[in-house]
Amino acid sequence: MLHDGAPALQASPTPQAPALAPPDPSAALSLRGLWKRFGEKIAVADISLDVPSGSFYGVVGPNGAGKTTTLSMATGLLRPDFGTAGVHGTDVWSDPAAAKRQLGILPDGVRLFDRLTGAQLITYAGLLRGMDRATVAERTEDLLRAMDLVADRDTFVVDYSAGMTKKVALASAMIHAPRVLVLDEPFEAVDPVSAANIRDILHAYVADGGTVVVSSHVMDLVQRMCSHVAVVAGGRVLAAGTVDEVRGGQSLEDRFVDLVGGRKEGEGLAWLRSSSASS
Ligand SMILES: Nc1ncnc2c1ncn2[C@@H]1O[C@H](COP(=O)(O)OP(=O)(O)OP(=O)(O)O)[C@@H](O)[C@H]1O
Repeated sequence: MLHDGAPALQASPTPQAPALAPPDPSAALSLRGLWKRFGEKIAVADISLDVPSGSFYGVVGPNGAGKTTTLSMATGLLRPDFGTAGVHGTDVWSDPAAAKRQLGILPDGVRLFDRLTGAQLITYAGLLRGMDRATVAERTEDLLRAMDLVADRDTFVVDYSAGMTKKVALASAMIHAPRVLVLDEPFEAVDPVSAANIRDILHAYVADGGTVVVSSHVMDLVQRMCSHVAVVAGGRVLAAGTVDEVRGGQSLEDRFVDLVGGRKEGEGLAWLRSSSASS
């Protein structure tokens, strides 16, 4: 589907391109033929993916692979040049309100209302979702406890550390009990104990029928935590499936390096070594 106002792409889908399978309404997320260009840079080039309902889905790829751009288009934060995104059968771009009701999103690098305290921010997220005050108050307390933020509930978010900010943003994404959580780098800067607590929360959520999509650079974590994975590089999907299918007997990290390439064997910063030897 061509969206209104989409600029013409130089490397656009050709008339010979094979017809895309229709979106899968049974999937938690169903992406078809997503493209996004920023100026001359094609950030996402024809990404199609189905995230099965009830899966814990990792999206991995090198820096600049197009992960954030893809997840932003999948969740209604960024309009694709081409392509469609569906959440449990609801098109994100033709019915954004219905799609977003089902989504909890932890975006990467989007500013929060950080002049609120942690407790206020989570409360605000719940009220914005149209929830009643009593439920919001109850869930805010539960989330502050789960994220180990009780002692800092009345601290302004602007004064939170990077990890605390990540946790309060995650709590805000969960308060309306969405069917699908899309989390961009949820463990970045989070301490190991908090990360383990968050993993437990996410596993319990999946066990109860929710779907989690996480982007991450930490292959070991994705291999241990996720049921499915997509490897993205250069704006394309290089491999996708269950973690065992994708890694094919190797560690996910080794498979990732095989797929993506880019190891710089024997190359080094010779001037850096000579500098330390001479000092
Ligand atoms: N708003 C923007 N304007 C211009 N270029 C952009 C913009 N957003 C992303 N890009 C470019 O698109 C490409 C994909 O970026 P994206 O942030 O999606 O990658 P990523 O896989 O999430 O990377 P990382 O792992 O480093 O966070 C990069 O080359 C990036 O420079």
